[in-house]
Amino acid sequence: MPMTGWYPLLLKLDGRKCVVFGGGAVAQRKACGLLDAAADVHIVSPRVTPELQEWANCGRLSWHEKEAEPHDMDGAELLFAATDRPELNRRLAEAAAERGIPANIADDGESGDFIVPAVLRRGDLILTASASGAGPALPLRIIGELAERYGHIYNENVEALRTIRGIVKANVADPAERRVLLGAAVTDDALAQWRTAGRLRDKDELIAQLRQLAKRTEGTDT
Ligand SMILES: C[C@@]1(CC(=O)O)C2=NC(=C\c3[nH]c(c(CCC(=O)O)c3CC(=O)O)Cc3[nH]c(c(CC(=O)O)c3CCC(=O)O)/C=C3\N/C(=C\2)[C@@H](CCC(=O)O)[C@]3(C)CC(=O)O)/[C@H]1CCC(=O)O
Ligand SMILES: NC(=O)c1ccc[n+]([C@@H]2O[C@H](COP(=O)([O-])OP(=O)(O)OC[C@H]3O[C@@H](n4cnc5c(N)ncnc54)[C@H](O)[C@@H]3O)[C@@H](O)[C@H]2O)c1
Repeated sequence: MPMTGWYPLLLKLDGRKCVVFGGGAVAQRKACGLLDAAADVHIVSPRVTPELQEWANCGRLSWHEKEAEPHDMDGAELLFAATDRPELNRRLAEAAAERGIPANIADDGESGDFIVPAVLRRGDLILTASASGAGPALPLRIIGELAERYGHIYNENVEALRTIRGIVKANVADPAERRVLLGAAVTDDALAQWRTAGRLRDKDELIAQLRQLAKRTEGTDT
């Protein structure tokens, strides 16, 4: 039966304890995503990949060189059961449920509390794709296409948008007009125009140009 009803969200994990049981390729991938979110990552596994070993050596994460025990997850916000023993993963997820900790189960996504989508990060812009458990191949293809369409320049675009939005919010009182101006600000051409810091500093010029852009867009719509 296909999985349905997953709810997409972005979690704040910086400095929060996340426990990954297992130290293979899957545990490494989950740890990598957690480190991108600045989580406090704990790997519990008798053996780990060379990369995980390296990250432990340089203090990016903690490696507990031992077999999984339920108390390892005490104080954790999220749990990843990614050992190569399905029965152990299931028992760890049960122990997590008893503690109210959401669990991801590597060998049986459907039985877990959450699944992990394929991700593309461009600075603060986060694009994700998921097939709700049907597997990563299609989401990965789509993320590859998005990576080409939304190149590294988008790191700066999000920065520009953050600044523009701050200026518009502070200087335009009417919410309907704000929406129109911010809509005009996010075309590729407009973002390219605003990326230079000099322009963004001049609030009046920024608002005037956005009004002009919005009018032009309105003109092409009709
Ligand atoms: C996106 C990504 C995120 C990540 O893991 O961070 C992800 N899987 C990735 C890779 C990958 N996974 C698998 C292969 C081998 C090739 C293949 O089989 O296709 C590869 C490729 C590789 O390893 O290179 C096999 C596999 N995956 C799952 C099972 C068990 C099951 O089906 O329940 C099995 C069979 C295991 C077995 O045979 O024993 C389960 C899940 N995998 C998911 C996510 C979740 C929802 C996916 C969705 O949206 O539908 C879900 C449900 C749970 C979860 O893990 O959260 C990441 C790519 C990111 C990247 O590389 O950037
Ligand atoms: N969700 C996904 O994206 C995905 C992708 C591929 C495979 N899988 C599934 O995930 C499982 C793990 O895959 P992998 O490639 O990382 O496997 P792997 O064999 O490379 O790693 C398994 C890890 O589990 C550790 N382990 C074994 N017993 C343990 C214990 N008692 N306590 C703690 N750690 C223990 C091992 O030391 C090893 O580091 C596979 O069995 C497969 O079913 C999931």
